[in-house]
Amino acid sequence: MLLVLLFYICACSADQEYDYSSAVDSLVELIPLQRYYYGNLSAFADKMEAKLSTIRRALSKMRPVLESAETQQELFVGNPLRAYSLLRQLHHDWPNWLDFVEQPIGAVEVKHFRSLELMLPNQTDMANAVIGLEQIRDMYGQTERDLASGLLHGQQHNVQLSSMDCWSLGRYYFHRKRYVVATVWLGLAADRYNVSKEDVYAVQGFHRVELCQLQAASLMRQNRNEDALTVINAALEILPWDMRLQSLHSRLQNRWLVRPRLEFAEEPLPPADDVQRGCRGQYLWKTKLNCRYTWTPFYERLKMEELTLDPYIALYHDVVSAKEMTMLQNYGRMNLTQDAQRLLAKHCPLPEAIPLVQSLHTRLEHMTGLSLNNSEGWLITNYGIGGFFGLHKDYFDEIEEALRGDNRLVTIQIYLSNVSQGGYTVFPHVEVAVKPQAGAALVFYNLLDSLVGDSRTQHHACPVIDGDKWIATKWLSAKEQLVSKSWKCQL
Ligand SMILES: O=C(O)CCC(=O)C(=O)O
Ligand SMILES: [Fe+2]
Repeated sequence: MLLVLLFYICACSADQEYDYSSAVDSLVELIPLQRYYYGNLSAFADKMEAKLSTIRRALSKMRPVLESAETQQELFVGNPLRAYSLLRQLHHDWPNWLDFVEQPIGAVEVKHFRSLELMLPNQTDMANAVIGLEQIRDMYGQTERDLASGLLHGQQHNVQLSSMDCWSLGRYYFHRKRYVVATVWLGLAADRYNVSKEDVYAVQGFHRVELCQLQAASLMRQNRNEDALTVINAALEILPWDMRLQSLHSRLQNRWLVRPRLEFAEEPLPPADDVQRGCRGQYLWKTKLNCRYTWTPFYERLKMEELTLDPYIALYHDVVSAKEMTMLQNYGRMNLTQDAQRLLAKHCPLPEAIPLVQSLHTRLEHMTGLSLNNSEGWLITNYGIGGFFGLHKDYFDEIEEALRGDNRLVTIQIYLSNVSQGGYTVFPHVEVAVKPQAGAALVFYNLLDSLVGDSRTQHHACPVIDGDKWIATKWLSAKEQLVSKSWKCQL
């Protein structure tokens, strides 16, 4: 098992930059790493246990002999057999035991741990994960306490952040001088602190005294000296002799004399803006629009939902089959790279020559009545923790259009997966929110009749709360439609 994993790991080049947080597809790679970490640590523990059990068995044999020797010393060594055995043990066994205890335990496991260090998530992964959590917190109006207790946008998830997770978030914000949020996370770390786990915490460099010190420091930076003193007093009750706490206590008392307490009140959450309302599913239902079936040569029956008529936004259901979605995702899996525009997403272009793409083109041309020729290639995207795409337009403004000699008349965005929670595509100016539905194609017109960009089509991809969001996107050429006029009935 270990060999297989080592092979898998060595197959990746040593200087490769790992980037896990920005796509669920990359986060999956952490699971074999965690499995290896577990296996290696337990192999180490087995060896330690085996060594311990050898020592304990030897000790249990030695103890009764030593006890009888202690009580009747002359009588004991007066017996030649006992005397011989005693001589032998001290002459021969002692140095052998010394060798045995000096032998390092689990040298192989230690080597394995080291060999994987290059593959571990780095600071950027941690920072991106924090950005993802912040996106979820702000977009869905959560508090840090909600996140810590697994309550995400009204849904209780079967997961909690541990004291160490909260401590790590608290330290992250403290070092970035964001003391208000640091204080909240450190407070949560203190609430979740479990004394019975202190030995494990210590391995991770997590100590109660340091937690209290950081909590106090973070409060002091906000001039909340009285609260800092309360934290330190509580800590001193548990650890009265700790010098660091004592010195902080006296510093705080002096500081308290010179700086009066500022009133502190937690800021209420700001009211939701238009994007946030969309992501939270709070737009009003549009009563005049409907869902209808259309017929095309390719589909017997195609379910089409109009989302707004002006600008025109429609959702076609079941355009791509489950098998095709898997094929497209698998292609993406092998080729995803970091997305320059989206921090928490990876993407890759899809070659037009693939038969599946050709068949998709015919289908979409029948479906939309538009030509897919001469348009930009397909792009497959996979989002990561809290993966989102800020408010943007798909069309080019005047200067960009002049440079490119074309514009993007229509966007076709196919959802290649369902998303358990979050990840809507929202158009805040026209209050349209689209929940990702595997196989459905979102089609919207980016340009006005004058062929100028329609700013009402600006859209935002909401942070994914839970699940794996995959999409395939294509932008159709405006020039091509004018030339081919394919949407006109050719009578
Ligand atoms: O992920 C989404 O829902 C929207 C993506 C998008 O707007 C884009 O790729 O241009
Ligand atoms: Fe877009």
